[in-house]
Amino acid sequence: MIELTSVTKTFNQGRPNEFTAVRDVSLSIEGGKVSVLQGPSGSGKTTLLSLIGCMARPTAGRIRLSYAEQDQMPGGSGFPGGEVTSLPERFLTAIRRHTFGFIFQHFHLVKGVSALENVMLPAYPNGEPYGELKGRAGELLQLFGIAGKAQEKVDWLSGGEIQRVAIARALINDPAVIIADEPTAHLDTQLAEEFVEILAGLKHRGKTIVIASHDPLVYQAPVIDRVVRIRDGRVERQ
Ligand SMILES: Nc1ncnc2c1ncn2[C@@H]1O[C@H](COP(=O)(O)OP(=O)(O)OP(=O)(O)O)[C@@H](O)[C@H]1O
Repeated sequence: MIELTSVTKTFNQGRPNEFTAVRDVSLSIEGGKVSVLQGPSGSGKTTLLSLIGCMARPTAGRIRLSYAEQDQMPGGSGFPGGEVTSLPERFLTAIRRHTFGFIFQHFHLVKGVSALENVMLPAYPNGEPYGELKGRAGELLQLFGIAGKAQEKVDWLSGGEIQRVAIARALINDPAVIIADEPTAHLDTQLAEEFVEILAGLKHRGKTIVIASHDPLVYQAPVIDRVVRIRDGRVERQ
């Protein structure tokens, strides 16, 4: 469903500090599967994830998205599938919002705001009636067993609760693809194992999942369909 062809990403092009973080990567991410990008620190995993998730544009190469039938025009982005590389920013923003749910390394929840509001945030631009959105956000918190914390400010939540709020937030727009960057880096073993269980549940619901991780608890888990090894910005082994 996501196809990268000879994708390169160079930062600070033409300047003395020019740096190519991703080099000539061709990769197909299959729908409904869990793929892990594994590699040492600085190998280009986060950069590659940001390209896959349409958060950054490649310097060279092409990225194509195609949707399974049930994900056609997901959530109303209006994009029927095709090459995204040179689409104007406003289209990319819509595709990003409706196709991808992001789980960041430090989870990036908004402090001073309740768990429920944090989950609702990525859906505000869709203009859905507040009551309906609140209901959906509440259901997601319930799914992850933290409905009781819905009104708590995230500042006071435990690590595991924060993790679950972040996962619920990634799911609020019912994206076809979940992208997670080192999701277990700040979790103890038990929470990391719980994260892997949640992954299995998401895969069961038909989500496509792409994770950057160098945590063996993640990349060696039975739920993982494919490990893509990255080194020096290139695909070393699949
Ligand atoms: N915006 C940027 N400008 C310049 N260089 C960058 C930028 N973003 C990333 N880089 C460089 O690209 C390389 C790859 O970074 P990236 O974050 O993709 O690696 P990573 O494999 O995810 O690392 P980690 O596991 O430590 O998160 C690094 O050397 C980094 O310094």
